[in-house]
Amino acid sequence: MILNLLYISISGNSRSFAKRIQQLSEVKHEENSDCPLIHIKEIHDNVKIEEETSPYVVVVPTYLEGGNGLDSGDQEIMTESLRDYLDSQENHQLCLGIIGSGNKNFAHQYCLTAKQYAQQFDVPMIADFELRGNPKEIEKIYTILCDICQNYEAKD
Ligand SMILES: Cc1cc2nc3c(=O)[nH]c(=O)nc-3n(C[C@H](O)[C@H](O)[C@H](O)COP(=O)(O)O)c2cc1C
Repeated sequence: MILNLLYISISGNSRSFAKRIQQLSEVKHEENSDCPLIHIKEIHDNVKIEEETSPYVVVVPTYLEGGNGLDSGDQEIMTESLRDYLDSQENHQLCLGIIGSGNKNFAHQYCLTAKQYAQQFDVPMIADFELRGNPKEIEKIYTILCDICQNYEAKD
């Protein structure tokens, strides 16, 4: 199976994660063709919104203005084009999961945007990683994506 991974990246961390998990998927797929290949697609302000026709997962970092992640409001900044993309053309219906990139120094706001996407689009949050993600996190998240693909194919 091919699983698409859509991401947005402001400072390069999510892009680096996406490229490395794609590379890992190529190695794993070569060893065992049951392992899914990950195809990546970057979303940014100038990307034309297309209708997604294959299942995919999303990687979103958190950038917020104001608030504390608990009881005072917070405003998503810089990543809104990905939210708009999911919101358009019923795109979120083929989204199988949200992965957050964040920084644990932000405490309660850690990966808050990923949590908010999961809630808004009624899609599970399947993983999180700090900054670019280390090799162990990438391996672990690839295993999660393998399980998701297996479940998806079993349902079909
Ligand atoms: C201005 C600013 C605000 C941020 N706010 C948060 C936050 O509220 N929660 C969080 O988990 N990470 C926060 N981060 C960390 C980023 O989400 C993290 O560095 C992420 O890996 C960036 O991904 P990117 O390089 O793909 O854009 C913030 C970073 C910056 C520069």
